[in-house]
Amino acid sequence: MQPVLNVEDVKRVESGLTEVGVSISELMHRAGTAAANEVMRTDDVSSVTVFCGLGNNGGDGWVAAESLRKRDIDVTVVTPVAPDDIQGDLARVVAKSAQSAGVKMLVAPPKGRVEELLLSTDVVVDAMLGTGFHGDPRAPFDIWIECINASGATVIAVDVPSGLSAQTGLASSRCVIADMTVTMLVLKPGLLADMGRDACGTIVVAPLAEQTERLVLEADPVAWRADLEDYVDVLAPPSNAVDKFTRGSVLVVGGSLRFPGAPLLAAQAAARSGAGYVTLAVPEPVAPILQSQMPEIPVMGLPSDPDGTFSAEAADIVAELALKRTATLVGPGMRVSGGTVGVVSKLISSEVPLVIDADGLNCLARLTSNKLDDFPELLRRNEPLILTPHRRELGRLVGQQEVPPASLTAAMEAARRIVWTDGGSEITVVAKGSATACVSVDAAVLPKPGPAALATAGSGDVLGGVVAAFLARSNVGNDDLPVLSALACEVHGYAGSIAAERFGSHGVMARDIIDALGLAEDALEEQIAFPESTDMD
Ligand SMILES: NC(=O)C1=CN([C@@H]2O[C@H](COP(=O)(O)OP(=O)(O)OC[C@H]3O[C@@H](n4cnc5c(N)ncnc54)[C@H](OP(=O)(O)O)[C@@H]3O)[C@@H](O)[C@H]2O)[C@@H](O)CC1
Ligand SMILES: [K+]
Repeated sequence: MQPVLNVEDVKRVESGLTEVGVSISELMHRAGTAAANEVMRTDDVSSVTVFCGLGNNGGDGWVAAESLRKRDIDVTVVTPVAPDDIQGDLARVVAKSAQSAGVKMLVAPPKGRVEELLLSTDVVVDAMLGTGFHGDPRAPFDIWIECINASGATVIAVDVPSGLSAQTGLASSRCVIADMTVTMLVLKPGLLADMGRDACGTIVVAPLAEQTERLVLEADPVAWRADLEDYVDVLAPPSNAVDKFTRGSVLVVGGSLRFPGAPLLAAQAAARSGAGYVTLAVPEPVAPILQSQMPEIPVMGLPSDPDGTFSAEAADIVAELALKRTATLVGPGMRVSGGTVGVVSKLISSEVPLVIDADGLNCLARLTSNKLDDFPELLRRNEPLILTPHRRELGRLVGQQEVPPASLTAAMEAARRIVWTDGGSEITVVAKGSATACVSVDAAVLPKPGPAALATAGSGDVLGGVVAAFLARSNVGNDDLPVLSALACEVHGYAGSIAAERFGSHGVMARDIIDALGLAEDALEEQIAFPESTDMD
């Protein structure tokens, strides 16, 4: 797994390195050289334009320019001020060194001159704004960003694309869209989520020093990005000695007359994700509608209120059914009512492996007056509990219903409040978003994010079914629940990619993701087993 550090903790690594004798100046030289090395790996590069800012990110750019000049690349630096006028000592020194080495430069050029230069540029190096960026890019950087994005050049960003917050992943209206980001020392959360996903392109981490790895671990990573090999331990062992029950049995509880389809999608997804036996429990009037759709899956009609949601009598029956299954998913399409809150409350107090999604989470929010983190007794259990909220649902659970978490780090923080309520390792929160984090008391695991095609109605119900099936099939310990959940997310994401290839990136419906789940799991398992022979990017 690759560690991810908050930006403020990157500074701790930086000062740790200076304590072991690697100065900031040395780091800047290594950073600029690392960026230049990536430029040299680009096909057919002969002319490079380096856009430099006035802080240390700009310093990295000047070093890169000098390094490229020494390798006979036609390189020009675009800078707001001449080297002598740069305020920061470090950046001024390296800028003057590059100038002495014969690097060409344009000082505060008009927009037309920048556009003209870019016409003959193969690669742009973006070294305007790094981790010291705040607010919206001011002139001239706002104009340069516009020119860079409009050019056809390959763009390599130094540390972070200018205009993107490396911490939050939120971008201002002007933000460099890079083909590659060479980030220094360690991954930062903003590179992996929200706008970061579009702005960074391929991310290359430049460790810069051999002590970096140790110092990063000591700085307490906020999350870990999963690699394929991390999933080996949670894969169900291959065996032919199975029957439909040993392959795991899933109970899906949900649905209402208003939303009959959601539990259907979840149940189908569970069946396509290898659960040997899937049962659906829905309010009575919904049962005949669903049974006619799905001969493979038994549908049970449970006591219903006149509005077509579970009534109070349903709770005990659901709990009894759940005791006989290896995992239960509650929530899809269920609505929030006295009856459905009762169902969730009963299930959460039963010792059954449980996944709560969608309206199941909203019931939990209702049950706890939006303060799940104030109810340790509710979350005190032995059997696994996986919550799969998107950011609005997560906000409702922790009193942030008005302003839900707006970034990956904010979502992880909210999820941590929930898992630390009881402090047991049996609870995992799968905080869904453009990047998803699977958070337990031990770790936050970031699966590889799926394609935009996943953002379609019913996709969350499908993920709920996949997670429930994986939980039902697995025999991993509670400590491995975040990795198991992350694998479920990757299978879901990969299925989304297969579906996008089949139906077009704008044409994917939830049912298409379901149909691709089995193939996605096979393909991922193959890649996990033979990582060298396959390329996941
Ligand atoms: N960590 C490490 O170990 C290593 C870090 N290294 C590098 O250092 C970088 C961080 O350097 P840094 O702290 O000097 O900040 P940086 O990103 O250059 O920005 C500061 C400048 O930008 C300006 N500025 C800010 N906002 C602005 C806006 N909206 N619009 C316009 N201007 C704006 C700000 O001006 P101010 O607002 O303060 O007036 C100031 O002039 C890091 O990303 C990495 O590349 C490597 O060298 C070696 C290893
Ligand atoms: K940059």
